[in-house]
Amino acid sequence: MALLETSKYPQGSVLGSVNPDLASERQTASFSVEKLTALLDGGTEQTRIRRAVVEAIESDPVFSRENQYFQTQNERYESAVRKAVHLQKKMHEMGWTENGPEYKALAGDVAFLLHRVFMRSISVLGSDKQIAKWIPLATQHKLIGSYAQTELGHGKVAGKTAFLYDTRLQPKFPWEFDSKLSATHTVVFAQLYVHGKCYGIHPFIVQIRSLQDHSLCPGVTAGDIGPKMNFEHIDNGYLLLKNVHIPRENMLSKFCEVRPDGTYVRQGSQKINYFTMTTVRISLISDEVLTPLMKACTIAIRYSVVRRQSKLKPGEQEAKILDYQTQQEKLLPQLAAAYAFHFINDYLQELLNRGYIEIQKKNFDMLPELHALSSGFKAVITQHCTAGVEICLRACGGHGYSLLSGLPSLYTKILASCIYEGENTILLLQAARFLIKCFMAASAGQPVPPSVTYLAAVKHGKCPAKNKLDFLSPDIYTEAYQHVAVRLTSSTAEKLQDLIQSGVNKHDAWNQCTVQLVQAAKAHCHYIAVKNFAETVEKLETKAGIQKIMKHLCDLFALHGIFSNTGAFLHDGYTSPAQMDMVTASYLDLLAVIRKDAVPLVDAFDFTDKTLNSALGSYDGQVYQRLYQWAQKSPTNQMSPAYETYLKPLLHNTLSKL
Ligand SMILES: CCCCCCCCCCCCCCCC(=O)SCCNC(=O)CCNC(=O)[C@H](O)C(C)(C)COP(=O)(O)OP(=O)(O)OC[C@H]1O[C@@H](n2cnc3c(N)ncnc32)[C@H](O)[C@@H]1OP(=O)(O)O
Ligand SMILES: Cc1cc2nc3c(=O)[nH]c(=O)nc-3n(C[C@H](O)[C@H](O)[C@H](O)COP(=O)(O)OP(=O)(O)OC[C@H]3O[C@@H](n4cnc5c(N)ncnc54)[C@H](O)[C@@H]3O)c2cc1C
Repeated sequence: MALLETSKYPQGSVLGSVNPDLASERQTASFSVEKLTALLDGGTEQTRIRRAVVEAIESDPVFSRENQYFQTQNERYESAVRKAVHLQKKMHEMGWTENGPEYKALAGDVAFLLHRVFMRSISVLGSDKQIAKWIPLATQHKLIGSYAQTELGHGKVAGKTAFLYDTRLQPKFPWEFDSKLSATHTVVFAQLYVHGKCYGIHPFIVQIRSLQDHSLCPGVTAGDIGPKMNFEHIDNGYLLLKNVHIPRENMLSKFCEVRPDGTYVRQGSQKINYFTMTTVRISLISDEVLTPLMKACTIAIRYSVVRRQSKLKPGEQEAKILDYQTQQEKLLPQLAAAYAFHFINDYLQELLNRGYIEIQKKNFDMLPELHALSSGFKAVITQHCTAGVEICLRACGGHGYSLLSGLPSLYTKILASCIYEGENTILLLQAARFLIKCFMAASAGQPVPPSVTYLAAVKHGKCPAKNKLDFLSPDIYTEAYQHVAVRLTSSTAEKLQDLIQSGVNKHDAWNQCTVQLVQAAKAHCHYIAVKNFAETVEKLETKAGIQKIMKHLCDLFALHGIFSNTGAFLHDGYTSPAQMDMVTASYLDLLAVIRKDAVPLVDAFDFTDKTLNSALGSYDGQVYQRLYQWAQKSPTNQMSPAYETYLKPLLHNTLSKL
């Protein structure tokens, strides 16, 4: 680590002024940062509200993140609970609502994360009566909810847990947030049995602790699952239920119900019971996945214009590391991906809103498409963003590895998003299952949902690009992506059919195709993300230079995907090796163009220094003295008992021999 460099900047001498290396980057912005921020927020009024919330939260000492990096697991948990309880008070005072921007401002800091998923389950799967009973209690925190779905030996959906109508409940051992100490209630996903007949998975509200003294209810065993990679502030717990009785009314029954005489009634699709997962998979993208990538890009890009290493040309001063093409190639595609996924998130939210309106009217037609897109994109975005945060961390060298950079905790936290709410491979296979069905239907001339109509249009042409500039045409690259998605889906569907026709059992045949199915699902999502980005750019205003810079980012996102997956594009000759050289040339040209706006592009994310909580990423770029000052706070600077016990005897022993 190069902390000694702080000697160049006497402690505290320049904090408050902006590092000139960073200041100069802002003077040449080709667009209005403020207007881009408003675009990302969804309007100037939203920006104003978000900033007011951030200001109210950050000026309140209870929400301080100072010393966070030096806290123990118990201190983090206690602080997260304190913040969550205080937030409720503050929300009441300020008139903030559950779905407002305050959770974004506090991302990663408050307890009771799963309380929100508990509430979401009741809102989407509960009857009006259940909503009227439980939601006010939950909103006022008269109970604390959690979400119990995963089983110890089973990560899919409730394999062994069962509720037997009017009889007994079997044990469960899930991973669960907020349950060691906090949760009083949980939504359990379990098989429903009525008079010996299994009706599949259903959600049930189960009280696990007394509301009087917080002791565990009869038949309930719960505890903390032990240390984890991150989420120290959340008490993920295990839960065992044995012979637990719950009232019949506790089965969430907007769509399915057991009547007092044991008659089971269902409206529409049984799969609606999975709907909480669909909504949460989309809801978590913004705060849990995109925000960490945007923060990581902000930290790494600001640092990369402050950090100087080696000389680009002999005789010149040391270069900013962002001036190295390899550094640009690490960071700028991550920045482009952050924007691409921001826009696809808008698309998914809009799809979810539309789908939910229909579902409330008991029209379930959009459910399969919603499931496929939410699953596929949850997997693709979490995977991409996790890799992106790691790239940002490594791009900051040794200082990136310090917790004080903010990057390691962003990484260990975002990594969990590849696993929770459905492990990514499982989700990609769910998306692929939908793709194969739709491909078959489209091939038979049947109608398919809008996002997959392109599967019917199998074209066997060639990429028409003649020179590198042609690859800056959205039509050219979107079509290339579409071609790859269709090819991977159609060839895998053919392989599947061939295997089945040759006598292979259909489950074995499916397993023998899963690697290619995963590729097809990824290609499908990548195609939609590129198409959506290009369409969004098309609709942007040309003013304030925003459309131009967004177009560059869209081109970069698309060409980076081709550049990094050349095999998929070359495979059947749709794109030629000469055209791949054109892609490479355009891609590298774009890096140099976007580099000029890299700092304004991350400034537009509009994170405050307190939100970033990074010694490397602050707005003023005073990296070294902040690192030095923050390091002083480390409790490890106190003399350790290890000195008296081990080092002193060792050193004294050495001394006597000198
Ligand atoms: C709330 C607001 C704030 C939000 C922001 C809060 C912050 C939040 C922060 C992070 C918080 C982390 C919180 C972690 C919380 C957990 O991790 S909770 C545990 C989550 N667990 C999972 O997601 C499990 C993942 N696994 C699965 O979903 C199931 O294994 C699978 C993949 C659906 C398979 O189940 P299965 O019944 O064996 O499925 P399978 O036979 O493959 O499919 C059955 C049919 O159901 C359909 N299907 C499956 N799933 C669905 C679905 N969801 N919809 C529709 N149809 C479906 C299939 O398409 C298939 O249809 P057909 O092709 O037969 O027509
Ligand atoms: C931070 C965190 C918080 C969580 N919070 C909660 C919570 O609040 N409530 C809750 O209920 N759960 C929670 N979970 C659990 C989480 O939902 C599960 O871990 C997740 O769904 C994956 O299931 P699993 O762990 O059983 O993995 P497994 O399903 O055992 O997966 C292990 C490996 O096997 C592979 N695999 C499994 N099945 C297949 C298949 N059919 N085909 C191909 N490959 C397969 C997977 O791809 C993976 O590589 C949490 C997890 C984490 C990390």
